[in-house]
Amino acid sequence: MAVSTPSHFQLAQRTSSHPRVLSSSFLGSNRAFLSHRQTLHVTSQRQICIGLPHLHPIVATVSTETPPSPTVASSHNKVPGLPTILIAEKLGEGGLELLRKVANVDCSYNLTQEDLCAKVSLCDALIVRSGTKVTREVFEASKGRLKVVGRAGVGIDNVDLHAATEFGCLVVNAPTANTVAAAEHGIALLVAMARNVPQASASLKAGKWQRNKFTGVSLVGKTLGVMGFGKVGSEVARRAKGLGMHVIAHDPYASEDRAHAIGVDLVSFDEALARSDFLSLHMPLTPSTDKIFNSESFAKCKKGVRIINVARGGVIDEEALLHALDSGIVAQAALDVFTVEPPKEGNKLVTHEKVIVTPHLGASTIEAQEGVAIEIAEAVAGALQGELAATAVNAPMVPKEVLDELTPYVSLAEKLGRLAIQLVAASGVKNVKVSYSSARDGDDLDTRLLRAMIIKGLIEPISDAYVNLVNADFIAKQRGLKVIEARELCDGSPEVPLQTIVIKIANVQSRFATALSDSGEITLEGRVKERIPHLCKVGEFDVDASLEGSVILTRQQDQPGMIGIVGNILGDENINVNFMSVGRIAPRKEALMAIGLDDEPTQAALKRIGSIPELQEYVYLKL
Ligand SMILES: NC(=O)c1ccc[n+]([C@@H]2O[C@H](COP(=O)([O-])OP(=O)(O)OC[C@H]3O[C@@H](n4cnc5c(N)ncnc54)[C@H](O)[C@@H]3O)[C@@H](O)[C@H]2O)c1
Ligand SMILES: O=C(O)[C@H](O)COP(=O)(O)O
Repeated sequence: MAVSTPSHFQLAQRTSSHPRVLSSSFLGSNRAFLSHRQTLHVTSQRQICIGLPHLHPIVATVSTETPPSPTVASSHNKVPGLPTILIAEKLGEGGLELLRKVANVDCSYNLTQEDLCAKVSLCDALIVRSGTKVTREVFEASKGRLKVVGRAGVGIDNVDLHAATEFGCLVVNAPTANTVAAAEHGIALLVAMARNVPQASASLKAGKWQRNKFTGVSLVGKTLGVMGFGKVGSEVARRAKGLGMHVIAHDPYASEDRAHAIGVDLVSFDEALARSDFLSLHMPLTPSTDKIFNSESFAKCKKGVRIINVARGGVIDEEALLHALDSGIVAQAALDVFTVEPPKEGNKLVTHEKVIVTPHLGASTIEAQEGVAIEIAEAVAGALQGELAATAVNAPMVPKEVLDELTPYVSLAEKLGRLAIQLVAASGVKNVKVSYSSARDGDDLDTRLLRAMIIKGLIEPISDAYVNLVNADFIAKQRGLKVIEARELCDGSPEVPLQTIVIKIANVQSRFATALSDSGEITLEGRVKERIPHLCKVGEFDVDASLEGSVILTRQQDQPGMIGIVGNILGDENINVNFMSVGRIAPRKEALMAIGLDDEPTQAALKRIGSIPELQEYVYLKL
């Protein structure tokens, strides 16, 4: 989708005087190009693609016009030729100062959705926190002018990412600057809840002296379960250890080494619930964590557990929490985040006597807000000038010719990564082996984009991180994930960049045993056929299934009628099937069936499929 771009895209190699012409192999020879703060001077009109290949790449025409010299832009007198940035939520002064040097800055807070849509059509960039919903309507109202949305924080669930990419808008966030603030707020809520501080303070301020009413509980020697051992969770763990607490954590994807380094044991979800006196929630809101704390999980908790949530409201089923509080399963709760923010008037959790609440303050310290403001201002200013931001969440930058050729393989790489990580049943993923078979020799095939997309597929379904070409290796390293690549020269036409991609994950349990190869590794192989990604091997079974929707894999004895039985169940539930493929060792022997779905299967459908007597196992994998 070609879009108009700001009057210039200045790309100047700051470390060398002579400009460098982008070449088709620049991906391979320009690792530095993709690092943050690096730029490259383009000496000719070239098309650079900014966009996820499988999501309407944004084509920016690079011009060689000399960009206007930056001058100070004040909010009341617009400087012609400079981009306009709308700041829709309070941003730290340090960030505002930086932006005013390169753009016209319009700070307009508490806008209605209607006012936002009216203003955004006059803006080149928009900066928000979590309180502004940047919906598809906002992008439609921008009519293609909006080039960058900056999220001054971590969570980006308030921005419609797909709409952003469709409308050619880059989205960047500030993933680290408020981590410590959030951890400190988690600890603050932990202690305030344990000692009934808010209630006691309100009572005394009301003129009462009720020393017996607010007896609390100690923290020392108690067990804290950290649910989600990422940036914030691990910082909370560190601080809780300092309070003399015994800390365990649940995070199927975190590395044991990283946890042990701070004296934390990684345990299963159920074990964390059973053993914890306090539970502190720090996992992102993803399809697999949505309402993960529900009546079933509260029933597994140690009676009288106390819960802190500074992650996302959606990870808790709020009705179930209310019942758990009233029944005494949960003794107290401390909530900074809610499913709907702000919570509706009379929200029963907000008014509950056993619950203390704050209005999403986890990141609200002077220092954190200065940090995210500067981080996001740099990313937005850089992006408006054509630089790559390491915190871009929806777009790497690659030359058009490279992208055109690799597009279907990039989509295959990400989908194989997404399928593989969903097959992991427990324990941290440390090493992932990737092999590319190609008829081209090494120099003629740049696999960096493929590697980044595999990492994207492995990490995004299980975290808040947004992986792109720039930050993929950084994020993988940060999470203790090692991706080892190998190339196999094979027969075939060098016209075709790749024959197959194989992903192997060793030393993990699989949710689908059939995906384990004879070597005991989760093994998936894919190829591209007529520019469509296909799954062609699962474990030791050959299949041929186009990866155009989500997938159900089943294992059964090869026999007539199986396809029909599963197909009928899906049909009964009005779930559209886009392919079915059966791989088998031999007729009437072991068989694996791969079923592609256009629609997400209902729990009822999955339960009915799981109850088919002939089925030995099955798994649903969301793409
Ligand atoms: N209240 C606030 O103001 C505030 C401030 C900062 C962050 N946050 C939120 O806190 C959350 C964590 O932030 P972060 O920066 O630590 O993110 P992160 O990506 O660094 O860490 C998230 C961790 O959760 C783990 N995880 C994913 N699925 C899981 C599951 N099913 N069970 C257990 N663990 C799982 C991931 O492996 C990862 O290690 C995010 O939702 C973020 O938006 C809130
Ligand atoms: O995801 C985040 O960064 C936090 O929830 C903070 O959100 P805020 O910027 O609205 O405080």
